[in-house]
Amino acid sequence: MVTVDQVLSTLGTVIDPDLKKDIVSMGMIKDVEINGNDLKFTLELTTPACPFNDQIEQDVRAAIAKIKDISKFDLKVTAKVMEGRSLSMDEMLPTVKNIIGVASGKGGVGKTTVSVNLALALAQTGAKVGLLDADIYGPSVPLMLGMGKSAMEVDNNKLQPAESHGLKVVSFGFFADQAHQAAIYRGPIISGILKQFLVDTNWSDLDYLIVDLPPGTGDIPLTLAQTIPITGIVVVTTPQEVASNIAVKAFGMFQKLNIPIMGVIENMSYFVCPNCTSKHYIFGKEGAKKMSETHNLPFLGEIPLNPGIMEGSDSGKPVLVTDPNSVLSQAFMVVAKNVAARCSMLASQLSEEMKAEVATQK
Ligand SMILES: Nc1ncnc2c1ncn2[C@@H]1O[C@H](COP(=O)(O)OP(=O)(O)OP(=O)(O)O)[C@@H](O)[C@H]1O
Repeated sequence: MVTVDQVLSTLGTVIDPDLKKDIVSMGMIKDVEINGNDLKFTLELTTPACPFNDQIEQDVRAAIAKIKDISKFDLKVTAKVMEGRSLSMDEMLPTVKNIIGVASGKGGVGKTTVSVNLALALAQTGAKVGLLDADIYGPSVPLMLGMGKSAMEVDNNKLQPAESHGLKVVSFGFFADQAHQAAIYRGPIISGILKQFLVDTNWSDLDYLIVDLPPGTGDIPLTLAQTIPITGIVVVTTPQEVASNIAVKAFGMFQKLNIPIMGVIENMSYFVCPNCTSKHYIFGKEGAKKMSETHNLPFLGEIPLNPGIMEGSDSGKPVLVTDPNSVLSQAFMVVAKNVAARCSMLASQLSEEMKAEVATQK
């Protein structure tokens, strides 16, 4: 006769490769039912976008196969995104589980292109995703998603985010004149406007809110990054930027402010020649990866330099929408899964810290 204890202690040997904890103590095993020799339970993963989801499922099946006497095994696999919440986020955005800031050392490295396609890739895994375009200097998210200026409405004194390809979108660009003026304001005023965008928007339940921050390491991106209760930042860079050490300046800035860095994405890494189909690393190979290792930061992946990405962005039809199964889209998907995995890790750390903080307040 199989027992629940036996099942749980066997499953306790399965370790989440990212979180380095066993899946039972993480609460990932739910609704265990044993009927004679028939076993049934649910495996609740920490995000639908984790790159290790298949591996965890295989490890679970392999562990269960070791228990003799089980004649029928029925496994349901679901995913519930972990909350990467700080206490301040509880007050500001109670329905948003994780906020991911996208930053860059300078403009034009493809930060917005990456933000848009990252958001779309996460949404394609089944997660609920919002996109906040906080790039006051050049709010280009509406353009990249092919949205008009009047896409947002106000209902009950709350902004209703515009919807595009399953994303909830809010952009400074929807208020073009204000955005134009905003570019001449100083940090505290912009920070006030951004806070209003965050708090006065009816985001509804979101697993991930991606925030496209202004580029650079100046006063405005810094103030904005501190205004938002961010779970973590991803830094977008290019091989040329790596060579000039600008990305390093960006990490240093966030680290000084104690804003967790989820990792580095290298954009325009290589070019795939249409004739020979091999990868050409025009500006040098794996520069951002090596730089990440030097600074002890996770490397989240590389995106090729490709005219299709540019045309998609510039014509309002991102590649993740027009050709989701293409090699280009897959490159964004790999990055999105790595971001989701890092986010689960930070969420797990934050939840420990919050528990400790609440305990000391008692
Ligand atoms: N991987 C890529 N391959 C080809 N073109 C790209 C790629 N990534 C971005 N681009 C193009 O480079 C230009 C700049 O990209 P984008 O607007 O995303 O940069 P950005 O870092 O957000 O700039 P800024 O912060 O100054 O607004 C755009 O024309 C975009 O289509």
